[in-house]
Amino acid sequence: MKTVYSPLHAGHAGQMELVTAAIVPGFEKPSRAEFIRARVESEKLGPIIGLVEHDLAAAKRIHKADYIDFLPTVWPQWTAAGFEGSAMAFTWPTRGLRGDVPPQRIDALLGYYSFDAGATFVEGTWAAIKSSYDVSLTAAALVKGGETSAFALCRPPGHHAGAAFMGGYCFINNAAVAAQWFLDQGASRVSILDVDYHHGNGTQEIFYGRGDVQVINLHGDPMIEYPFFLGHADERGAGDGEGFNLNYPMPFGTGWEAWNASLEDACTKLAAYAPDVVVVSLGVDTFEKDPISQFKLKSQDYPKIGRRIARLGLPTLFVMEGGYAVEEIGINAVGVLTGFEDR
Ligand SMILES: NCCCNCCCCCS
Ligand SMILES: [Zn+2]
Repeated sequence: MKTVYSPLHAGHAGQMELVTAAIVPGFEKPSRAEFIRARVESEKLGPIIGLVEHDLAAAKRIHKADYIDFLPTVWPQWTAAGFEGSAMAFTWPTRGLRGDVPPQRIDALLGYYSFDAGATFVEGTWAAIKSSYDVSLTAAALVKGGETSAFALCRPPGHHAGAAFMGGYCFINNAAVAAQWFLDQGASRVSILDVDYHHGNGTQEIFYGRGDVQVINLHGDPMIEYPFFLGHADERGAGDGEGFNLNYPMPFGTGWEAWNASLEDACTKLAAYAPDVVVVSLGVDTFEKDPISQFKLKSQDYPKIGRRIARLGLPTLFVMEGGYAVEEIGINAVGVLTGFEDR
């Protein structure tokens, strides 16, 4: 399996994030991608290739243009305003407030275009976002070109980014961009299987009204886990999308047996949808030692996930999402990929 990777991710470093009652160094750090890349090499998964640059047209197929055009302006506006530290929102236009954009205040604009304080910028963040987007499209082209599978080693991740909002370390929804690109290249149906611990609220929001992209999420129950405000089992899609959004919320402490039962049902529903291609939002924060998550999967479980997905017998694009146990992220993420290849 080929991996697409860019060193440009490393410019997104040192950003702070707001967690419950504290501002802390971001968990979404450069070493995550480096541990994964090292494991791709040590496991001899296959060639590691660089990105092909794209314009932002494919991003604007699923994100609002004004949102995408805002992203590269954040750091220049933040510094021009004389602000220090990470560019971070602290005020959001919630219920009962106006939804129009305050053009002069970068701190207000950040709130307008985000759902939490978890997508923060430093000087190199935009270059990293753009490289992650290019990595996803470059890997998608490998699958379109006939590869059974490919691995988009994306950083920053994307599944919490919606049509016009960032959050949860996510800015451009790399998996959603790839899914739309496959459709624009002639696919009729695409399934996105999101195995990250956190519900891919952004991906769901983007495709909720559509029947040409099936969105399946296995995740921590939003009644008790971030991102809280989307991801319940009764969210099944709307309009043309009715029945094409499937959520499998699970409780704290979920281990392999229960998690795999959800995966099995999800794969049955995916096979019934009969997509032309599968995009896997590959988060491995389901791991028992993940610092911000509450599932109990073990490293030996990840190859089983890959093997099950391979049994679908469909072209598959793996897009890296979350996973914050940095020492083991490579073992677990690449474990899915070697399992997919049944090695
Ligand atoms: N205390 C939980 C804070 C969650 N902060 C954002 C997590 C984003 C995960 C992306 S996969
Ligand atoms: Zn996650």
